[in-house]
Amino acid sequence: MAEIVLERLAHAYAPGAPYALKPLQLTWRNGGTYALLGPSGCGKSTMLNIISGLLRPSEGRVLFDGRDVTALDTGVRNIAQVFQVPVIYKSMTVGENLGFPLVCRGAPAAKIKARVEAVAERLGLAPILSKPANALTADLKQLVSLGRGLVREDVAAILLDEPLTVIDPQLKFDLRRILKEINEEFRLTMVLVTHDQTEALTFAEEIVVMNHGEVVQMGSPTELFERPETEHVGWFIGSPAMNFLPALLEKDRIIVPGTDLSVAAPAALPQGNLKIGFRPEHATLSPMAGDLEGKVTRIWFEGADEVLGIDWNAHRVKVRVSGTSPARIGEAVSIAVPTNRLCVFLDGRRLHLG
Ligand SMILES: Nc1ncnc2c1ncn2[C@@H]1O[C@H](COP(=O)(O)OP(=O)(O)OP(=O)(O)O)[C@@H](O)[C@H]1O
Repeated sequence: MAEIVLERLAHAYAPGAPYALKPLQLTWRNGGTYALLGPSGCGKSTMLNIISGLLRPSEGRVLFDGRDVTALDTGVRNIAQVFQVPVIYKSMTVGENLGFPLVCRGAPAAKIKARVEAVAERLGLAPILSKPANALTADLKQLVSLGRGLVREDVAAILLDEPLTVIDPQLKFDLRRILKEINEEFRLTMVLVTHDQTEALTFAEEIVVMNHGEVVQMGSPTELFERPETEHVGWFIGSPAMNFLPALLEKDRIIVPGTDLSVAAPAALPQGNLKIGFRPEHATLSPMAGDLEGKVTRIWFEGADEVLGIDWNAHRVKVRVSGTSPARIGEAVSIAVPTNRLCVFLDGRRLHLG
């Protein structure tokens, strides 16, 4: 396993073309689980392919345990990559598919057999080792693809490029659990590419949130939830998304006009588009006059919680209530948000207030 450093890395697909991956600096710890999360086209696969060696970056270096591998081919980087569409060798059995990377490296037959059996046992493939791989369902084929990545003990990292897309929901849940257990057992460095926040939050210790070719924040699920660095992260992480309301500077406070939501302004605040944001989980219905008054226009469920959609001044404010709230559609309600739960954003970036 390896620590992976992306040093002053950037990529444009042609000279003079815009960056598909804007300049970045990242370190991935040996044995850590990471997710690359972002909307379609934000540069996730570009970054993954640069790590695996399928793509040479136009700028910067890739280091594995301090060794510069930027110019090395995939084969010598010892990377296992699992793609969205399962890759299997159609004419081989499940067992032969699993053992193939070891056969290619000339491993002794007894070692191949032992390793294939161990990995098959781990993934629940043991009963079908002698079946033709081509006859399997898409789910099982993807398990075989994953197993081929695990069979080598010397891999530097396992890169998973949306591997769960073809998997049905129940198996997806099982597979995420299996991946976690494998990481705990073997301490493999694992990077999962996904555009699904639930997948990222349940799999990874640290999530790299990307947008428009840029790494906008890297952090634990809690950090991303509690301290989003940009409006994009506040909006992309959490369900429902963070609330954002237009704000302005009045004397020494940043306020949302027409409400009691306000935060002390820092000295010398630059000009720009100000917003106050808060999580639906951090707002409560207030029996007294609260910070903001509006009308309930929608109610829906997120798991066991109820979410109230409250219309205020042409904005929809969401409040997440544990269990069932007494509020009804059409009712006027008042909500309160603790000041320490308010985040201020200036031109899309969070201000770090004292
Ligand atoms: N081979 C290529 N040649 C030119 N541009 C490319 C190439 N591959 C990707 N791009 C562009 O680079 C940008 C990033 O693409 P990339 O595939 O890395 O995004 P992604 O986040 O993985 O998207 P998705 O989730 O849809 O796979 C996009 O604008 C895409 O059109």
